[in-house]
Amino acid sequence: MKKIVVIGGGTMGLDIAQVFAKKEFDVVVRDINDDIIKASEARLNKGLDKLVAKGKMDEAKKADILAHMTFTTDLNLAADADLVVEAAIENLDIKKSIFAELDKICKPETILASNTSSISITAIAAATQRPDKFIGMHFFNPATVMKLVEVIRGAHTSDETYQAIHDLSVEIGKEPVEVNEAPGFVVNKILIPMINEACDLLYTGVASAEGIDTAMKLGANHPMGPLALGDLVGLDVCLAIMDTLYNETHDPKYRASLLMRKMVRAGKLGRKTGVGFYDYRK
Ligand SMILES: NC(=O)c1ccc[n+]([C@@H]2O[C@H](COP(=O)([O-])OP(=O)(O)OC[C@H]3O[C@@H](n4cnc5c(N)ncnc54)[C@H](O)[C@@H]3O)[C@@H](O)[C@H]2O)c1
Repeated sequence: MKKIVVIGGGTMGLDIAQVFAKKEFDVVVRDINDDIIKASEARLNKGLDKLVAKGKMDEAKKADILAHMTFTTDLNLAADADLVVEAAIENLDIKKSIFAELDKICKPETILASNTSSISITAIAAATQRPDKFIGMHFFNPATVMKLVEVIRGAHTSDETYQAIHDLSVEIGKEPVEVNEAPGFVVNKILIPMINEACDLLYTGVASAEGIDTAMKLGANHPMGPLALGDLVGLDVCLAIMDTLYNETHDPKYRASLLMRKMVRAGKLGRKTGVGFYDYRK
């Protein structure tokens, strides 16, 4: 594999792109309009400058990463890609329309992967004529740091496709775990309902946000409290995952917290909007 296209230059897409560029793959980041793509490129520059200032990266490596990355709004740059990793918003219809287009644009051997947090790989793959070359490649936030990649087989994913993404994950320094398709896969089936419970504790006044997070850090030895983690993941992403868990199972234990839904409606999505359970604007 040489050329990788990442769809979406948001929280996950930009970091995933950076992981590949660091390993000298040619990476294209594609988002929907000029303002978003420019903001994404600016965030990359700022992030790399910070690493250089802290002595964690030298100027030569920064220049090398930038030289391996292209920012665009043009999906046609995916025509000769070996792999496309989609990290657009967590919505089945949007993901299906992106992949239906990619299926027409990309060469027949291109592997199509989604970084979805919870949506059925088989359902997204159905938008393409190549479900055997379709797979889940699920990175964790921040993708530049977190070691895990869940490699998710859809109903039609071939062994060759699975092996290629497994091997690629190892090549970029990650630890792949093989997962069979199920709502939320492994990590989010456990993690997001925990964040949802924390929202309910806050909503019902059992403890303050700081109290809930401190309790879980000191009482369960978690490095970060569940509400701070919700802010990091993005509450819109958490809500979309809860809704997928509920809609796929109809089990009431997956009902999204009313507070989580209210915060998403209010645009309080966490770090990416500056406000969530905590205020990041200062
Ligand atoms: N945030 C997390 O912690 C996390 C972790 C793992 C996986 N994910 C998954 O990764 C995906 C992206 O999540 P995120 O947190 O980066 O969201 P985000 O909102 O930060 O970024 C999404 C980006 O996709 C862009 N986009 C929307 N439609 C597009 C299209 N048609 N073509 C190209 N770009 C498009 C948006 O403009 C935005 O820049 C979701 O499926 C999410 O569930 C998120």
